[in-house]
Amino acid sequence: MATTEAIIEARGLRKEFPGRGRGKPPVLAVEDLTVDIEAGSLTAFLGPNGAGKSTSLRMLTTLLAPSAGSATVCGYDIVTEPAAVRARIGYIGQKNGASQYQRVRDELMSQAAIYGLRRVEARQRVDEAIDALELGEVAGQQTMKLSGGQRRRVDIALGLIPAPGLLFLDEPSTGLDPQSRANLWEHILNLRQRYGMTLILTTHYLDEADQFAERVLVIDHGKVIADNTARALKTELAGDRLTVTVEDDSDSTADVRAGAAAIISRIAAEAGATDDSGTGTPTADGVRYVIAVDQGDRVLPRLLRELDAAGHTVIAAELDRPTLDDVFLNLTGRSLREDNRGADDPASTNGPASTPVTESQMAGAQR
Ligand SMILES: Nc1ncnc2c1ncn2[C@@H]1O[C@H](COP(=O)(O)OP(=O)(O)OP(=O)(O)O)[C@@H](O)[C@H]1O
Repeated sequence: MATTEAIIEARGLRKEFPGRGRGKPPVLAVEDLTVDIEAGSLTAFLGPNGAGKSTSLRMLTTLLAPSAGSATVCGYDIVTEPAAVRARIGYIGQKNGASQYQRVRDELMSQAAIYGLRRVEARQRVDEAIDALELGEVAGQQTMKLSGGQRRRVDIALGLIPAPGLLFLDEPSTGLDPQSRANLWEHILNLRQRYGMTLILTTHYLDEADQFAERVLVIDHGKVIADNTARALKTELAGDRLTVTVEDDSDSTADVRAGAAAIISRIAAEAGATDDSGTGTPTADGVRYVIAVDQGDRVLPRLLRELDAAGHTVIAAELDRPTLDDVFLNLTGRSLREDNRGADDPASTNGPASTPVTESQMAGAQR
């Protein structure tokens, strides 16, 4: 998806890790990341565990040197100009690097010091971050005493201290309960509105990508297998599903079936359905037909009208909108839900706390 104002331009980024253990084959974590990301957008990298999402982010943030390919971030090359990239981005990783004992405000002030901010400016940024993430009530508490959701908000506040125009969040909500996730998302969206930031995040939660991201990159086995808005992905790769049950109210069941089937088949074909829409399945009180079409909300009323006009009684009608899981299923033959089963450790409802990576940490992490 080419854009005119790309803040990220990646071409053929690839990362291969040596096998873990003797005789183990190398792991191709990212095969080919080729993508342009528009300034000011909110993009989600969606994929199962091990798909290569974190590795992609870590290359773009200069934490990992790519095995091949190239990318510019904020106009700077990730390999030859990593310091210029780091100076313009924030990164909230999955691993915890924050002090558990520091109080929230002190932690944020330390972060400001790391970035070389003068005291007055530091205080101003810290106050703003506390305000943006609604951390006022816990600003005097030690990080270790906070809930998982609060801690994650502190992580994001830490990421805001250098006032980056581009913020990377690696699985910001993993492990949080649904309410904390919703609350965290409110804050993420608020940040975007407030600062006009570009946000790139990874998630394996389908609903999050669906609801909040403007653009979803579906990643599987190190490759981007789909890239569009959630709505377009669902329309193009899954389609709506209409289920209509027609009453079997005639002695001549075959006639009724044939008449209704013909109408349904014709409307389905006109609406662009390609499956075998004319085959009905007998139920206890009628015959059920299922068709997959685009814009099911528009097709359904017409279907009902025509069936009614032809003397058929419709007992039930349902419109099922596809989910991103249907998209993933259509693309891979697997369910993302199944792939992620057990991924969230219920024992760690606090989630993996993390902290933005400082320059020295980044330098140390480069491989
Ligand atoms: N340092 C490493 N050494 C060897 N293999 C690695 C390393 N880091 C990641 N991998 C492997 O690369 C693949 C991609 O991992 P990555 O962490 O990028 O996936 P992910 O999509 O972010 O998954 P998750 O949702 O679990 O974080 C996996 O097979 C993983 O085991």
